[in-house]
Amino acid sequence: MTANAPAVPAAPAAAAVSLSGLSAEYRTRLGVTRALDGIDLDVAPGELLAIVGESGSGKSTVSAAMGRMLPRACHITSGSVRVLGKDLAGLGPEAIRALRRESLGFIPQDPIASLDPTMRIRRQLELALRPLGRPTDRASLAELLARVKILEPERVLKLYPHEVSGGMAQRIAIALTMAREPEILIADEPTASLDSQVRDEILTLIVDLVQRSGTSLIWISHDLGAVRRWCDRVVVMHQGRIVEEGPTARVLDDPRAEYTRTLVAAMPGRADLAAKEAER
Ligand SMILES: Nc1ncnc2c1ncn2[C@@H]1O[C@H](COP(=O)(O)OP(=O)(O)OP(=O)(O)O)[C@@H](O)[C@H]1O
Ligand code: NI
Repeated sequence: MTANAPAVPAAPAAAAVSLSGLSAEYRTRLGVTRALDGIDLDVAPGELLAIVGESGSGKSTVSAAMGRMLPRACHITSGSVRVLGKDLAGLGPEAIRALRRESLGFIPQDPIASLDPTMRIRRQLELALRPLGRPTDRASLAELLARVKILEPERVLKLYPHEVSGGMAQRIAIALTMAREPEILIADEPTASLDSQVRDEILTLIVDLVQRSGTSLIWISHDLGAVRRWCDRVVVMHQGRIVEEGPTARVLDDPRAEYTRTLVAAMPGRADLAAKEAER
């Protein structure tokens, strides 16, 4: 401590999500797979955080643990998960459901599958908004769709999920999620099922919405170019561990871990190419 440091340091802002020493494994008939191995991670309120790493490194497991949405086969073996200061291990099923409903948003990988195929979009929006005490008249629903940049909201309200494109379905799923005003949004490869042209529009939309509402975004991505463009901080995972984390530009331009170097060199949407593009 230096001489002029304050006697009582300012308390750090409470983390939106805080993982401490989190380890988890999958137990199946085929054996035991260690998926997370001592993960320490704090996500600040309003932060845009990317989690990157090769397939099987544990990214989805980490993000699912944040909402205790782990598959049945997955067991937390040690460590803790805190969401908005609450230790999930101390919450019963009803309290977990309430926390998910009130504070956490998930953006699906496959948006069309996340909608009910038997119901028109309008009906699904009504059913989602009514318990929140939100207006569900046609004009309000159209306005909700307009906010996610759907151009003909009145027309779209009348459609069934199979009649909308993947990009449109993702906009609808985002509208449904953001209508609950979550403090924390978790997006596990939200554009994996979409065409590259639509991908950019959807990511721009997500970032715009979270920035406006001060929501923390935890975004799992394989696209380092997109990560560079939008995220404050990157976490690099490898074999269930965080091998490197830091401000996006620092990690991608000056990677310290050998593994990050390999990743930056090999991944599609190479960060160095994206940087050149940004200069043009
Ligand atoms: N349902 C499951 N049953 C058994 N093992 C699983 C299951 N889901 C994941 N695993 C294993 O846990 C480890 C971490 O998987 P996880 O899905 O978290 O990785 P990921 O980084 O999200 O990969 P990807 O980029 O392919 O989505 C891997 O070894 C994986 O094989
Ligand atoms: Ni995954």
